[in-house]
Amino acid sequence: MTAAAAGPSGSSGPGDPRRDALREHLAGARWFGGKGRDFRVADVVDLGWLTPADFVPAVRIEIAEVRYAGSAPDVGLGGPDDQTDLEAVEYYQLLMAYRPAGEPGPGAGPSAGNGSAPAGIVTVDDPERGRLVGSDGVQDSEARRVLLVRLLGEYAATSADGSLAFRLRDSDRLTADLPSTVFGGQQSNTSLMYGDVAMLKLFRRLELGRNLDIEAHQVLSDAGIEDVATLYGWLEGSWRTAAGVRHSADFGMVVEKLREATDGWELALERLRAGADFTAESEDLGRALAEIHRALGANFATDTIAGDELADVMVERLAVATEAAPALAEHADGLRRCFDELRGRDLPAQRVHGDFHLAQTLHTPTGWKIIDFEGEPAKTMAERVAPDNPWRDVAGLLRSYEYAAASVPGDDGGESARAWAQACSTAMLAGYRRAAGLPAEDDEATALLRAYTADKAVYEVVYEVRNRPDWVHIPLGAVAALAATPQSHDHPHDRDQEI
Ligand SMILES: Nc1ncnc2c1ncn2[C@@H]1O[C@H](COP(=O)(O)OP(=O)(O)O)[C@@H](O)[C@H]1O
Ligand SMILES: O=P(O)(O)O[C@H]1O[C@H](CO)[C@@H](O[C@H]2O[C@H](CO)[C@@H](O)[C@H](O)[C@H]2O)[C@H](O)[C@H]1O
Repeated sequence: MTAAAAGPSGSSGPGDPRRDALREHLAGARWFGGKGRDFRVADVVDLGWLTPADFVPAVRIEIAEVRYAGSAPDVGLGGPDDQTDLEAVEYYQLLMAYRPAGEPGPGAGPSAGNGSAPAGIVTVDDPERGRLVGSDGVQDSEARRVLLVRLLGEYAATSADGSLAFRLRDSDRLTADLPSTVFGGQQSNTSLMYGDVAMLKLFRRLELGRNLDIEAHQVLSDAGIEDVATLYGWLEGSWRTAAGVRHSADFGMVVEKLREATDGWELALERLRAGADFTAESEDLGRALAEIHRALGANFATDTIAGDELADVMVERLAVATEAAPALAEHADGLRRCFDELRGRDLPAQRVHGDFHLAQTLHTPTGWKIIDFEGEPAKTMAERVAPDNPWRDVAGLLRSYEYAAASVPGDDGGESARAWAQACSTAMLAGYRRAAGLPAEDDEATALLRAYTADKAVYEVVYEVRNRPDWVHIPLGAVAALAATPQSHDHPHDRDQEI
């Protein structure tokens, strides 16, 4: 069933059938982040047809403006530093494939998505094309092919309220006849696979400004770093909202499809369960991270963070986290001592990964590939682009090894799993230090690592309380151990105290 026809731009009043139909579509979509919340589709903007007037299906990208109950009017989300209204307003990307009303859809044959015919979602009247029924273009192989062809042609589309441009960076392996499928694994966006060659990730909830993952992949690909998928291109666009505010965003990223890739977290668990060694891979992962850090440091802004300020931020985060997870309270003094070790130091800061753990890595026959350089989703864009100290990422990985050990305790009370995690951590740190040109030991790094690890474990306690309460004992165990660890007496802050 499709909704009744609306005007070509869809910008009619409340109770508009097209918006209501899109609301229903969003509410049922796996990638929609507002499930369970009271929301409406306040506007729909298209970025221009990607197909000529006589081509079926007619394909275009549309943006659904989602507003949650009680939200403030859109007064100017100007860019990455101006997203304070994001709680209230979100923009979702839709790939739409339209066919003349009354004509059969793509059917379940070779032109359909992964086997089934996409259902009609909306009906629109187009001045040139007449009455059209629109369905989810992701499920339509013709629509997916249109994206590939337009990428290869570096196409630019425009509409009354928006525009979309395809940027091609590296086309050596791309051809228009590559068959496409929709990635079936867990994810918060939608990835399209083109043969064994490329992956186009369509960002669903749009973030205003440049996408950090594209930005990082561009720099790392340019620097010849082999520990990430090569960037082939991207889709960028802009649009004007009903309130007259102009926004721009990246809509998709095209990268090399990594073949025979195994999720680093799954691989680690598999090795642990088999009692098998993972130190060689861990050492190489440390090397890969150091090389990535070097390239990010050389190509993005750098800074110096005052350790006192960072410690204050971590203490504040702990206070907020304790409201959500009161079990943290009894460890507060010990955790604050970990954070205090940052005081009196100046920390070099640069672009980092920001949300690094084993599931952000893929192991391939040609080695590690690191994905998702977007930082922690819960942070604001300003926080995610702000330079940070690289030990944050190293700490994230150390936590992952501990998580692996805690989730596969074995039958000896977890003793061998902990030894396995310790061996992996030592190997990873050795690989990291060697590739980064750091000494095998240094007190400052140890202190930073402890503070960042404690900060991450606090974050994880809240994450688990909210998402996987059965797992909360894992980060809480780490918090208790870190809070009980005797602190170093040899750092500038302590020396100041003695004087
Ligand atoms: N370049 C790639 N080639 C093949 N598979 C990939 C590639 N990048 C990511 N993947 C797979 O896609 C999954 C989801 O990717 P991710 O970037 O985490 O998606 P999302 O941000 O939408 O949640 C990853 O766990 C991995 O299995
Ligand atoms: O989904 P994201 O990649 O943004 O990360 C979130 O979910 C992760 C779990 O999927 C969570 O990671 C934590 O659990 C992992 C094991 O499942 C472990 O390897 C990580 O070290 C641990 O932090 C992550 O914290 C959260 O932001």
